[in-house]
Amino acid sequence: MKSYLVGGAVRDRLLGLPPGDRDFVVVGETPESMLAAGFRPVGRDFPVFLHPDTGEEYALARTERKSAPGHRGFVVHADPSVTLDQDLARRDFTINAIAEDADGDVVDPLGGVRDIEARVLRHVGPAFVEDPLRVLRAARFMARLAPLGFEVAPETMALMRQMAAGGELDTLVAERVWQELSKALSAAQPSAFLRTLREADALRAVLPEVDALYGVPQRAEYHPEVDTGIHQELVSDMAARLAPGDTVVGFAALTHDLGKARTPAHELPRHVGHEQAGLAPLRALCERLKVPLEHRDLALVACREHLNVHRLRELRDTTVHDLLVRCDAFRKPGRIAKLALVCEADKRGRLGLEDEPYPQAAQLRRMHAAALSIQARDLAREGLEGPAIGDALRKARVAAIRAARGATADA
Ligand SMILES: Nc1ccn([C@@H]2O[C@H](COP(=O)(O)OP(=O)(O)OP(=O)(O)O)[C@@H](O)[C@H]2O)c(=O)n1
Repeated sequence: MKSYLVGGAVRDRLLGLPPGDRDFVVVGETPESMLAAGFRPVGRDFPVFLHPDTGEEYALARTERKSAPGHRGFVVHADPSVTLDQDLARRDFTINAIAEDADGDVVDPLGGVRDIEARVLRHVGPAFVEDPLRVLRAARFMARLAPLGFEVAPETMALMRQMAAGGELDTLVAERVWQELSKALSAAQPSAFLRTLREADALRAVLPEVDALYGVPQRAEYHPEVDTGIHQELVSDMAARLAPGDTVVGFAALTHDLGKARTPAHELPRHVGHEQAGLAPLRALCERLKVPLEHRDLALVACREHLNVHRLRELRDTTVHDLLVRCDAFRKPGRIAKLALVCEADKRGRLGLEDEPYPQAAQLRRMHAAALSIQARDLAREGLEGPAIGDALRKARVAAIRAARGATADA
């Protein structure tokens, strides 16, 4: 069987990045011969099989044609006559269209190696426009590759703009948009995802709530970057730095200020009440993209509470306790550490203030740990019952928060 390693694994090896999943393309085979060789079929739409031992994906070489607009109507043609070059030519970017044979020899008919060296993300051919998801893929590859010096080729950007203008992105299903967004959030520079989509005039189609923040001014004495859209970019990149790969933190960081787009013009550049105003657009975004619950819940908490965490030192002990309860921090203990990271990213995601200390993060974790160490069952052991347990629990937790306030060591 003639098979080649293709796609991300070859690209990442050539870039010196840690390789992800390995995908193979197979030439000269049929579904029947794959099954006879012990491969297991996956999916219905594409002729893809799993290796019996390694579980890695082996796809029959194929060509694709579109018969309908949007992300539908792919006509897949995969018979044994389809060549490796034909398969590579149906792919999205030249850097993703490099193959490697079993001896490690590179097959690169489309100049992918040259583009890797020149740090260019370039589409393979005119069929690029047939799949609107590729606009989002370009943006998420940039979130990963911009720090290495990559730029989108001008002719590719022109096609992306054309696809966005044609309304093609409206046809994408929620799961695919979320998948690309979450991959961008787990990359080193999520801001490059936003910037690339904006340049293609595509951000407002997929993330209108996020797009709405560009051009909204903030007070320059607190926010030297002024533009709220730039602030959300800086916060997203800071979250990726503080919590690499954590898309729960990353999503909350991206969306914590959505309410600032709703501030009436006569109140600008102040944004009184933006924490509450942000909840409705955030809920709408989460519903539309079917954002996973853990991501949604932390984002809602961060949107509502980020100002409270910033002024933690001024809050009364009972108020901190109530904040922890509102965050469901006693049933979901991991949430507070993530909230602290989002708030730190918010404060340090400001132009020129990236290295500001943020002692509130450690203080919040310490207070939470102290309050969490007191459990209802301990009070029950002391003979308390019914509502008395609730009162005593609150009192003891407030006292623990007070004691932790003064402590210096991070819990
Ligand atoms: N809309 C798409 C999706 C995928 N591909 C091709 O299929 C390969 C595998 O796709 P995927 O696993 O989604 O991406 P990778 O490039 O492997 O990147 P990563 O693993 O980092 O997501 C890509 O490299 C590309 O050649 C494509 O041309 N067009």
